[in-house]
Amino acid sequence: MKDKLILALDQGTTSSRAILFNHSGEIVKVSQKPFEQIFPKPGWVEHDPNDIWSSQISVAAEVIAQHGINGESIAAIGITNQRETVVVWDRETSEPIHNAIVWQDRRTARYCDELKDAGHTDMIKKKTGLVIDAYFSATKLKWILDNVEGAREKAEAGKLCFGTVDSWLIWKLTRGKMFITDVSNASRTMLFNIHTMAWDDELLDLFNIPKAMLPEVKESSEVYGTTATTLFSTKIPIAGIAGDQQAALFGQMCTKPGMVKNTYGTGCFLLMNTGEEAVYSKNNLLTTVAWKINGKTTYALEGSVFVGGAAIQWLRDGARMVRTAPGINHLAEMAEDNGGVYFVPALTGLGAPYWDQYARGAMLGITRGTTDAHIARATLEGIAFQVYDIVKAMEADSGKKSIELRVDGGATASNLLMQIQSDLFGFKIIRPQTLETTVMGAAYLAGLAVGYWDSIDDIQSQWVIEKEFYPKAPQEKVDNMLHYWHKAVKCAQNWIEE
Ligand SMILES: Nc1ncnc2c1ncn2[C@@H]1O[C@H](COP(=O)(O)OP(=O)(O)O)[C@@H](O)[C@H]1O
Ligand SMILES: O=P(O)(O)OC[C@H](O)CO
Repeated sequence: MKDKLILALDQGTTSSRAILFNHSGEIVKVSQKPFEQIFPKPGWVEHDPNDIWSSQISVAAEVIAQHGINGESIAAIGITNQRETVVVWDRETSEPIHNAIVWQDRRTARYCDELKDAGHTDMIKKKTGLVIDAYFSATKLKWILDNVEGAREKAEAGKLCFGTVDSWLIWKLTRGKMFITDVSNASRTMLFNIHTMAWDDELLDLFNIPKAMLPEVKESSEVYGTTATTLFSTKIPIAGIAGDQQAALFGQMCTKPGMVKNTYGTGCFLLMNTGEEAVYSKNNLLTTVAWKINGKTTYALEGSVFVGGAAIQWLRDGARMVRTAPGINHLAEMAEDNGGVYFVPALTGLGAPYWDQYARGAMLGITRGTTDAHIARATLEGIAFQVYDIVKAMEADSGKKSIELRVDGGATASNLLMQIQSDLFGFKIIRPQTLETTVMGAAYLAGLAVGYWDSIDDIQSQWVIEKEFYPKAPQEKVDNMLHYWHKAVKCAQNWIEE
């Protein structure tokens, strides 16, 4: 078994990836495919679920073929995914009844206000650990049931399935045999009680969601079943599932209470392992399920930033100031500092700790002397400032000063971003050798379930530091930047009045 490989699938917001890992936790082969982002209206973000599936299955097939192996060489499959995104499909035909509504989508913001006005905030927070925001699945699912003709009747008759992306992929991988999710994904729906660890009837009533359309909730590391024979010409065990941020926490080996990681992907997500205790934040962070393994639930505190690397993508695709994402670094390095420019990348509102659904992007401090280099630098800083605000909220909650941060995700490839981040914090940033910790977490969860790895201790040593970044900027300069950043955030807040 140990000479086999683990196949981990990472269905991210902007691309689908498949990676083969060996027993030493090394990446053997990677295949990645971006897919279309659909923006039907300002503030709306959708994906075609068939695109999600076809990109994911094609990279899985490709990575196996390119490595010159077949399904027999795969010990297990682990799945990790963009969270909260809602897919609803027909149980009989497996056809989606609407595009997937993506976690970044803001269409249900007004309904969320109504929920707050009706006094549901405390009940929802207590049961789910979440704040009321369009980010989570429940209001998006309700929107589909309310807006797709005939959907509610079909859902009530048990003819529709709702799933986060993990459920959708597993449904397709098993040709409709398995309709499941795991606790980490379920905890992001706003329909799941993180204390009873079950779908919650009061929440289902509130959002008017028929129970018949919900998947069975499983642990994060167990053999759930196997892939359909037709896909890889053999049955491969599916043995690990986790939402991508929880998977990254696991992949970073933040397996003990108090350990923290931050992922810089499309968004930025900072998670602290809080062990068996569901800790509640007084500073607008989320309480969430990290994973459940062998009957033991581990919780986390989370700060979610909606636009992280996506700000760089906007600079590339929207503003067309750079041709590639890595190109931002070269451009930003041409400026010594931000030249007084501050960019609040609230392109889809602000997440933690502000939770402002009506904030929008703001660029301030522009003068005749402002160049594209200043804007590039302000973009990197805008990502780092948002993460700074979350670390401060977490410190206020825990009463402890942070001393280091483990990082991962595509945008950590930017040394400049990492240096800016360390300067703002005043402490060290640790970048591990494998930046693919999300997908590594999924591989570990699957490998542990099938006995490919014996225990967490068995894999602990596979986490290796690649580079550390230490603060260099004078405190006075940092304080001044933070002052202007917070002034800029105020301008971006509560912008939309529709
Ligand atoms: N060299 C780089 N410098 C800065 N940002 C980068 C670089 N390479 C990729 N990125 C950013 O990383 C993000 C992709 O990270 P990834 O972890 O793959 O995201 P996701 O899983 O959300 O799709 C993109 O938003 C992109 O802008
Ligand atoms: O696709 P990512 O890596 O940006 O992650 C998205 C998150 O899961 C949203 O909560």
